[in-house]
Amino acid sequence: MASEKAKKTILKFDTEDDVAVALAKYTADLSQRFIQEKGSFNVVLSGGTLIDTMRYLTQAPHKESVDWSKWSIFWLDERVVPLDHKDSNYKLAYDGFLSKVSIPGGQIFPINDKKSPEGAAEDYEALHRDLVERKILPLSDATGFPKFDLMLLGMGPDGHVASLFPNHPQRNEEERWVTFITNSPKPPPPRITYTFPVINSSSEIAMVVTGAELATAVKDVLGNPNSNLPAAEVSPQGLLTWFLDKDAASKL
Ligand SMILES: O=C1O[C@H](COP(=O)(O)O)[C@@H](O)[C@H](O)[C@H]1O
Repeated sequence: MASEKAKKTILKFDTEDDVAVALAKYTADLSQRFIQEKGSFNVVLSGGTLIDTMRYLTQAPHKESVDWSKWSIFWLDERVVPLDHKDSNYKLAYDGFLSKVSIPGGQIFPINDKKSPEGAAEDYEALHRDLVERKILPLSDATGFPKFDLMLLGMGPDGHVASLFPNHPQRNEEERWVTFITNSPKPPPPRITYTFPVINSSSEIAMVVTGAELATAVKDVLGNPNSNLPAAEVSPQGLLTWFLDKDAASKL
């Protein structure tokens, strides 16, 4: 799918803690803006280090000022394990974030953990089609794929985002909303993931990347116009904002 390059902002901070403070304010500000504009805020979470970096959202002043009743939560990717398994992105988000704020349970959309990877991907896509039909989730006028307000992404040292890995065909999917992988190079192997057409239909995307082990991939994605890493394909309809600490930005 042909897409114009997104408007991109690169924010660099001294420490991971500075990133966490700025990420909380950015998310709270977007929450206010979208709720004012459209009465709801649809947020997509990753797993990994992101959830810990979101920690200040669950503290004053954001915990009290954000209208959590208008939030809906989805998962960018999920490991196909029981929702209470230590590897589950849902469990990670529940323990670190969702259990500390008051988002209504009916607006939290985890995967069906009773299915195979293929079945879980089909199920998650069907759930989204139903939400579109019920006008809870809009489609992008530009692409025809679901349009989320905000996606919060992390990146692996190999440049993967979601569960879209280098040298794996899922990154080339152009039609499905949700796909699956049974041999993820990062454990656990069975996962489901949004595809790039869905990711890039988002209004806003934050790439939240901290730590020296990410510096080489950051350099490639942001410094090499021909980068072939999956993270280089992230290009939302609205604004792409990179949140980097000094270590992750050290090779730029
Ligand atoms: O496996 C995953 O990895 C990525 C990156 O994680 P991080 O620990 O390097 O931040 C994450 O964004 C994704 O959701 C997760 O399933």
